[in-house]
Amino acid sequence: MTATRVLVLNSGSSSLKYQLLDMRDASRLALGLVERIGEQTSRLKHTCVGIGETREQNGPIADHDAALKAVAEELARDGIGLDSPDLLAIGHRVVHGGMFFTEPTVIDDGVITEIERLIPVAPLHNPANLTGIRTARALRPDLPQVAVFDTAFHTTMPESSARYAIDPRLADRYRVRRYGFHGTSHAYVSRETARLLGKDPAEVNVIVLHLGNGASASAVERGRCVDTSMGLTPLEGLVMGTRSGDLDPAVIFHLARVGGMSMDEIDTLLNKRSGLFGLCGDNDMREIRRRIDEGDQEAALAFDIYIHRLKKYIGAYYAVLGKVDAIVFTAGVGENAAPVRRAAIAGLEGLGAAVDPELNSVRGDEARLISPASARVAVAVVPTDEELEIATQTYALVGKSN
Ligand SMILES: Nc1ncnc2c1ncn2[C@@H]1O[C@H](COP(=O)(O)OP(=O)(O)O)[C@@H](O)[C@H]1O
Ligand SMILES: CC(=O)OP(=O)(O)O
Ligand SMILES: [Mg+2]
Repeated sequence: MTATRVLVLNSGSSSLKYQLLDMRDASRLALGLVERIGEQTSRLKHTCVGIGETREQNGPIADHDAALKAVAEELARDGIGLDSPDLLAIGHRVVHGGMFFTEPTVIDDGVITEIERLIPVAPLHNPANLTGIRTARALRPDLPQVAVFDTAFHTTMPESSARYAIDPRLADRYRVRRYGFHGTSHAYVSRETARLLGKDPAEVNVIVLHLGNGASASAVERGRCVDTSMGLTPLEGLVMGTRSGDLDPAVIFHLARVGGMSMDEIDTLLNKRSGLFGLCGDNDMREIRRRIDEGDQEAALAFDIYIHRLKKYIGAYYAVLGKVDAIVFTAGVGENAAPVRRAAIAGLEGLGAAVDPELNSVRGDEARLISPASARVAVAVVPTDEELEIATQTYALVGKSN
């Protein structure tokens, strides 16, 4: 019998999302999420689709190694464990692939060394991705493990958007350039948006707004990324859950020279204690909306700053693309927070985009238009599925030879 199952691991800084898929029809056999890894209040939520059962485990899960072992136990309980002969490969989300990795790649020791080398430019993500890879390899050393890189989709960016305005020799020596992240999501969502519009991806220009805990925007021209808001690291660009996004680089010199802060302290401040959290003490958009509804001014200002930045990127990408067919919202905030979508598009009627309040208030898992039929530029909600995209790319790479 030919093995056709792919297990996908999407390790975030403090979470592990996973799906087990049968690639004959891309159906999900199981899926789940381990949250708050490293805290006392970790939670594992596992669903076995076949049995139609969801189980939850609460209690401390120390690290990504323990998280993956707990997931492996849950899968084994459902009779679809990692020891199954039906398992063909394990696909891993790897956030930073640098200049070197532009395609999905079968992982060997050399690939691991390269992902390790990139830790300084993805300190919140690559270490977690590596732990997932190492644990999965230890559990099934015989299986192909495939890395799918967040940076890969953005390698089509022209030099005019990928380069910073610094000495190119210095930039090349230290590999300083704009790489961009969430590429697997931007690729999947821009393609699904074309499908929603009934067009070929090569016919449409799309602005994708991936708004999760980390957030990024991209300008996709005829299926190819031409600009994105994240840069050398996932810190640049939009206001995020805990990251500041864009700021004048001189803020860093000022905090060091005048504020007496060390580089590590500033790094932690900008990556982990800024963004929505830094502005109002909450990084979850649900909580921020609840506080705004109660009249909280601090939360309202945080929301306004978040929206203002988002609008600036939408405007910038209109100019970059020249012609825009669709603006699309995705990821946790983009898919669920109607007030964010309404506020980000408000006032863009002159640019052809508008949101229909009734369509915007519809909740659901389906890709859908939220603009009135008369709008020149479609506005859409398209749920992302990084795991499906990683499974598809993994299967395309190793399924052929099986
Ligand atoms: N119903 C909702 N309304 C508003 N925001 C939501 C809702 N559900 C989730 N979110 C937001 O989505 C974020 C998580 O998004 P997600 O794409 O899963 O992020 P990540 O992959 O970075 O963990 C949460 O922090 C929260 O702000
Ligand atoms: C690259 C990045 O920011 O990823 P995430 O949103 O999963 O933190
Ligand atoms: Mg994410």
